Amino acid sequence: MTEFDPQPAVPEPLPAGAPASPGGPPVVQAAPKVSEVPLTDTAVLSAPPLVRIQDLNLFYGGKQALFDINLDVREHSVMALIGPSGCGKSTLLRCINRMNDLIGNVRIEGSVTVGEDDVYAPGVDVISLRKRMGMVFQKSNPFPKSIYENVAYGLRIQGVKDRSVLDEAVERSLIASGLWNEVKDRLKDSALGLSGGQQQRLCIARALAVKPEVLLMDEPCSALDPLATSRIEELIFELKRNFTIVIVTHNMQQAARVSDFTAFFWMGKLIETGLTEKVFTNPVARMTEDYISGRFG
Ligand SMILES: Nc1ncnc2c1ncn2[C@@H]1O[C@H](COP(=O)(O)OP(=O)(O)OP(=O)(O)O)[C@@H](O)[C@H]1O
Repeated sequence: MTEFDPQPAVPEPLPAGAPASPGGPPVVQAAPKVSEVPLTDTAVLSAPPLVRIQDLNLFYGGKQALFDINLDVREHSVMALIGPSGCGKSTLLRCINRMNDLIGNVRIEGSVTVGEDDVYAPGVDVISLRKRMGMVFQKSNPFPKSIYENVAYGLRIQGVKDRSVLDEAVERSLIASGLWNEVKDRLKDSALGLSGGQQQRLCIARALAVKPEVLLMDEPCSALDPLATSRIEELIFELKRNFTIVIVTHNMQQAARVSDFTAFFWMGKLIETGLTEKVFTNPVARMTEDYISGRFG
């Protein structure tokens, strides 16, 4: 559990002229993007949904944690899940790759599809399913192995032995995670010797090595300093060219900087979803406005 952090990862002034909201302080305006290239281009707006969540209810034992969630994540877009602590963001993220299966006493109703495939269809091969979805956690979790072996790990457990295939995957993934130049001369060194930010990028490289379609990120920057955070944010921007990303974040500025779409949750319910710029500058629900402007959370 992490407290709501309204501060930007790298402090920066909000743009002037944030629109006044009726009867309250101005709504926080979407922060400047990490790149000058327009973040949400028309291709993303017209892309088909890759992940489709329909009428989803989730129960931990007798306690319902998610209520009638309907949410589409478009191909090659970044979807930010925001909302106060305990509203169900991580639970929803874990529904996409069935990680909630690892928690006893969880019951799920409704459907999640990735592409054409029903994630909860009877007889589905969960291991194959999870290969299609990389996951990055709040705290980086490199294995106590070399940098090379960390990245090659997923391929090795798939049975890949060909050294040239492994070498290519390690290099490709480290380039994609922005780490190659920093580690290419010490691939045999322990991953535990990397800085926190480097370890998190290594974990991203490890997730990318098996070529997932979807990258699920659960507060990937919450343990990082502002510089390491901004590198990951830049990386997210690059990665969405090839992957579809769902990110849980408590950091409103981060959601505004990296995502195309935002979904705001409150007590297990999806209150509002839409283009990030719209959700941040002109939300439909009063509750969304109150949350993103820091009035509660
Ligand atoms: N393993 C579990 N067993 C029982 N209840 C759980 C479990 N995991 C989460 N919950 C409950 O489900 C609700 C949603 O929790 P979840 O961790 O998904 O929220 P969150 O929005 O990700 O919170 P945070 O931002 O603090 O990480 C909370 O009430 C939480 O206590």
